[in-house]
Amino acid sequence: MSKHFDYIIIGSGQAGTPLSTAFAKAGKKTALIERAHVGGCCVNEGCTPTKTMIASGRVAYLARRGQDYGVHTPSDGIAAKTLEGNSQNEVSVDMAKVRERKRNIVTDSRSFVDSKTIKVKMGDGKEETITGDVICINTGERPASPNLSGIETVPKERIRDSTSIMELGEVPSHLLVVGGGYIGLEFGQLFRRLGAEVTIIQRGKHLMPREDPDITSALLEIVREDGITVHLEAAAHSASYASGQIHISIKAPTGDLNLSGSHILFASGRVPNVESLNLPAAGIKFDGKKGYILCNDKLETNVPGIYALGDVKGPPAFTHISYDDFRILQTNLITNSSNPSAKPATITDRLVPYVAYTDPQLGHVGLHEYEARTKYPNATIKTAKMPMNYVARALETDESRGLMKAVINADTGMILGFSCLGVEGGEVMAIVQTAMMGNLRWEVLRDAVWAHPSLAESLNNLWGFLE
Ligand SMILES: Cc1cc2nc3c(=O)[nH]c(=O)nc-3n(C[C@H](O)[C@H](O)[C@H](O)COP(=O)(O)OP(=O)(O)OC[C@H]3O[C@@H](n4cnc5c(N)ncnc54)[C@H](O)[C@@H]3O)c2cc1C
Ligand SMILES: NC(=O)c1ccc[n+]([C@@H]2O[C@H](COP(=O)([O-])OP(=O)(O)OC[C@H]3O[C@@H](n4cnc5c(N)ncnc54)[C@H](O)[C@@H]3O)[C@@H](O)[C@H]2O)c1
Repeated sequence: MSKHFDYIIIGSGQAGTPLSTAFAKAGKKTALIERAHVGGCCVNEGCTPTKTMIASGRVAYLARRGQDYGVHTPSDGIAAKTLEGNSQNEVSVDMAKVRERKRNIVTDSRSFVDSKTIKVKMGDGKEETITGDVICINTGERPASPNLSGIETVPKERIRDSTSIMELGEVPSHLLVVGGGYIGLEFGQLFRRLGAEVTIIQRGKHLMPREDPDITSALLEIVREDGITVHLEAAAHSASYASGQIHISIKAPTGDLNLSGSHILFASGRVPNVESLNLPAAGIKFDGKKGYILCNDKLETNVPGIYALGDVKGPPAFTHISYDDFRILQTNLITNSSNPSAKPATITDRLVPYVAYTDPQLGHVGLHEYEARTKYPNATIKTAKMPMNYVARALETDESRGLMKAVINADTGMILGFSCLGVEGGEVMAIVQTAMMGNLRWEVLRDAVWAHPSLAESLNNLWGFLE
C-alpha cells in the first residue's frame, strides 16, 4: 500500500528545500526526497565551500603582495628574507587547514513508476512507493564525466572534478584544468594562489565564452599576469601516465602540444541528474541531447501536475535562479491557489545577474552587447567602457585591474546590460541592477551624488565613455 502526499519534491536543491517548507506551512502533506545532502549542490559542493576556499586563496595573494603595500610578514622568519630584498614575498600554504575551513562551513535510487507514483529506495535499502498530486523535480546537475582517451591509465586520485578537488590534502605541483568557464577559472586561480602551477585548456575562442570579447580579453590578461598558462581553441584528445606525471596531448591553433602535470581538473560543464528518475515512465519530455527537462515559463512540464525547477531544466544554472523558481511555484501553487484569476508568476523577462568569483570578480546583469544588438536590431545601441584604473577607490586599494561596461538603448535611455570585471565587481553590478529594476535612465546614475571615495562613484564617470 503506497503512501499518498499532496506534494512530492524530488531533490533538495535551492528551490526544493524552501518549497517543501512552504507547502508544509500551507498545511499540505509534503514529502521531500533527497539522495545525498539536504541543501543540494550550493551549500555542500558548490558556492559556499568554493568561496570559502577562494577566501583562503585571496589571503595568500594579498600576503604575497604585502610589499606592494609596504607590509612585511614577520612570521616563519620570512620578514628577514623580505627585508633583505627578496622580491618574492614567500607564503606557505597549509592545504589541510584550507580544506578544514571548507569542511567546517559545510557542516539510491528513486524513480517514477507513472506520472503520480514514485519508487523510493530508503537509506536501509528497502523500497517504498509513494504517490503525489503534484510532483516538483529539483535534482540539479553533476560534473560531466571526463571524456579523454587514455584517461583510465591515470591514477584516480589524480583526476579531480569540482567536488573532489576540494578534498585535496596537498597543493598539486601542476594542475591541468580542462575547461575555461566558471569552475575552471575559479579553481585555476585559487590553486595558482595556493602555490600550484596551473594550465587551463579551453576549447572555445575565449574564456567564459558567453561574455563579450572585450571582457574576456581583459580576463585573459589578468589570469596570464597571475602566472596561469592558458591555451585557447585547444582540444585535449588523449592522456597517459608515466613517471608520476599526467601527460595530455592537445590540438591548439599553433599545432599539437604535449602538456604534463601532477593533477587534472575536469571543468568542462555539468549534466542534469535525470537518469535515475525514469522520466519516460511518467511521459515527461526532455531535451534529447543534453537531458534537460523541458518546461514552460511557469515551470510546468508537459505532464499536468509535474514541475521542474533549478539547474535540471537547463541554463542559467545559478543558486539565485533556482531560488527564484521556488518563488514562482510558491506564488502560483500556494499564494494564488484560492484566486485562479490572479496573474501567474513566470520566468519571462527575468533579469539574470551573476558573479564569477575570479579576482577581480566578474559581475554581470542583463544583456551582453552582442545580445542587445540581436534583440533590438533597429535601436541605437551604445556602450560605455571604462578601465578600472579610472576608479579612485580601486587605485587607493591598488586593485585596479579590469574594466566596467554598460550597454544602453540610446533611443530610450534604458540600461540593457552591465558588466564589471573589477574589485567587488559583483557589488558594483548590483547597484546597476537596482537601477535597471527601477527602469532608471542611465543619466540618473551619471548625475547621482555618490559617496567619495566609493566604487559606486565610478558610475558618475562611466558614461563619459559612451559611444
Ligand atoms: C563548484 C561550483 C561552484 C558554484 N558556485 C556558484 C556561485 O558562486 N553562485 C551561484 O549562483 N551558483 C554557483 N554554482 C551553481 C549552483 O550551485 C547551482 O546552480 C545551485 O545549486 C542550484 O541547483 P538546484 O537547485 O538546481 O539543485 P542542486 O543544488 O544541484 O540540488 C539537487 C539535489 O537533488 C539531489 N538529487 C539528485 N538526483 C536525485 C534523485 N534521483 N532523487 C533524490 N534526490 C536527488 C542531489 O543530491 C542534490 O542534493 C556553483 C556550482 C558548482 C558546482
Ligand atoms: N560563480 C558562479 O556563479 C558559478 C561558479 C561555478 C559554477 N557555476 C555554474 O555551474 C555551471 C557549470 O560550470 P562549468 O565551468 O563546469 O561550465 P561552463 O559551461 O561555464 O564552462 C565549461 C567550459 O569548458 C569548455 N570545454 C568543454 N569541453 C571542453 C574540452 N573537452 N576541452 C576544453 N574545454 C572544454 C567550454 O568551452 C566552456 O567554456 C556554470 O555554467 C554556472 O552556471 C556558477
